[in-house]
Amino acid sequence: MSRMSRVARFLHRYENLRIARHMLTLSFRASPVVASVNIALILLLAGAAVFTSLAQRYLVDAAGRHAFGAVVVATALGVLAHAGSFALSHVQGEASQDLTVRVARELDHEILGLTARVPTVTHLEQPEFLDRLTALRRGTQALAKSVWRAALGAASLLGLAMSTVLLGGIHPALTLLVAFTVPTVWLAARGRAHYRTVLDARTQSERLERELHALCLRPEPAKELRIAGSAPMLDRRARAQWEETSHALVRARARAVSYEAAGWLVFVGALLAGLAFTLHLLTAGRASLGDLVLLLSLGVTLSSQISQVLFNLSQVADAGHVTRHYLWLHQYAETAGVRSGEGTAAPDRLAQGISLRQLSFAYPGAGAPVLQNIDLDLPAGSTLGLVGINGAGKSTLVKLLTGMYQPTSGEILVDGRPLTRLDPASWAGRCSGTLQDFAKLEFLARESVGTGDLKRIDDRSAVTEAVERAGATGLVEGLPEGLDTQLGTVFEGTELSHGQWQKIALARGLLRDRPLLLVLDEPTSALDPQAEHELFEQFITHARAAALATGAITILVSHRFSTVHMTDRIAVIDSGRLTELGTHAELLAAGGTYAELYTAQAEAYA
Ligand SMILES: Nc1ncnc2c1ncn2[C@@H]1O[C@H](COP(=O)(O)OP(=O)(O)OP(=O)(O)O)[C@@H](O)[C@H]1O
Repeated sequence: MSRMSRVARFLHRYENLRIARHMLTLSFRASPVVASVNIALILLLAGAAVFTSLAQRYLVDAAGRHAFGAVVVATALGVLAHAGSFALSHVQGEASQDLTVRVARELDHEILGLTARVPTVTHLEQPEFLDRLTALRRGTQALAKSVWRAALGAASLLGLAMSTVLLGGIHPALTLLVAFTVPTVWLAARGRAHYRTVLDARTQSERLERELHALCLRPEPAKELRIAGSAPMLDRRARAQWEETSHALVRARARAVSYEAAGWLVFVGALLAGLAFTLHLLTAGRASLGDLVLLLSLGVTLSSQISQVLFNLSQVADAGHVTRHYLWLHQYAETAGVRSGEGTAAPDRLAQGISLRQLSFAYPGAGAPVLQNIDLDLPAGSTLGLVGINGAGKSTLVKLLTGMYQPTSGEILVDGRPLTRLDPASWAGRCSGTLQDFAKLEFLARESVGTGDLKRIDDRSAVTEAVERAGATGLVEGLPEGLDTQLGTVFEGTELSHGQWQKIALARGLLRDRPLLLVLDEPTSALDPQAEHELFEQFITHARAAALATGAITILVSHRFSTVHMTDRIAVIDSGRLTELGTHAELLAAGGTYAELYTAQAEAYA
């Protein structure tokens, strides 16, 4: 093994210890009483099994000596130890489970927090990130219980050590029996490691299967699939994925079991040899009948202790495997650019504006750039219309400006300062508006709007104002309980039409009071023409008010040219390049793409 990989393994082991300490801290934070009781029970259980074996030996020896009183005492102690360990292990199991559930919930929060801390959304579209996240969330229980499994494993090892001392008491050679537990443990660990590798390799397939089933179950895609009659095909695909995964896992499990069985064969062989040896000692008068019973009892105890060690170690190793993903996520969140709470705060108001310098962008994993060498100045307080055919790159540009992605090359300057140096949370907190693929948040209507600016979620008058700006007053008044109506059918609420949902999303996007950047990406795509026209006038009024208050810039993406011409300037994006820029009149006069598209649309409407 190279020096480097030895160092890496050492560090990883050290990290495992750090995580074990973290799990212990979380357990004590969850419940100091249950955690302390759990530790005490584990220590008690460690000695109980060996105590039972000892009581059996005294019982047989006392019977041999016809000492009735000793027989009664040994029997009572044996029964007490056995019953005690049975009851205590039950209580210990419950305590451990209770802590596991609580710590796993804490871990889930931690994982979501780490995921949200990454400033862009790039990771949410990366298969490697999603695979690791799936494996991690699948393994939070294993991680949560790892520290208790390690303690139980250590207790079983302590029990093994005590058994060794007792075996040595019969004859020193019998202590060798314990050495035969090593191949058993080693072979079982190898089998389990193989199983884990196969499980990890199937993570993407597991995600695909889940997604295919979700498509058939979520109301929106399900309707489309039903009309197209394609649900059975998706189900077949999901089933094929599942079968492939389950075959791979069954094969891996079979291999793991055969390894473990081979290990047990070695141990059983050694135990039989030990029994033959003790019989020989008995016939030679060098061992008592009690010794033979003790060996038989220790044989059973040893095999149960090995099972315990194997089970606990395999659980710890499973958790160790999950730890790799946990550390990877930590590392990812640490190194993914400036994090929330760091960097310079966004300015209170824009003085100069936003500038794009030689901005290019390619989605991670996609070869061709979506945006290329864009130079554009957006003066403070201005409005810009963004037009172009489908797939030209308009929404991508909006996402770059709001900080959801970082440019591949070139930069975005906010009042001359690179956007990458601003605190992402602070910048996000000053961007508002609505995206093309808006979310349908099935909360109370006021909450669904209020999530647009969490600090004002309980401010009814601010929410009502935003609803008015989005032209949704009539909609909200028509709801059974107005702003307090539960939206969506999933939680027994009122379902809205697609256009009504878009109005709620718009209200959410218009709630923030002092934005620096207002983006409206196809904000009225689902609305009727009359609502659309009224809304655009509202938008322009809102944009002017924001421009006065903070020098805010408004960007409006739309395929409807009749609305875009209300903006100060219009930019045409064609195959990721900025090809035209000017006022509506200038672009019409220039007779380029804009003029062509505008005329074609106007003629179509006429
Ligand atoms: N998350 C993504 N990952 C990879 N490629 C993407 C992603 N989103 C968009 N693209 C690609 O980027 C290109 C530009 O997409 P974008 O959504 O910016 O276009 P658009 O001009 O807004 O189109 P439309 O008018 O249809 O909304 C498209 O070719 C699309 O395939």
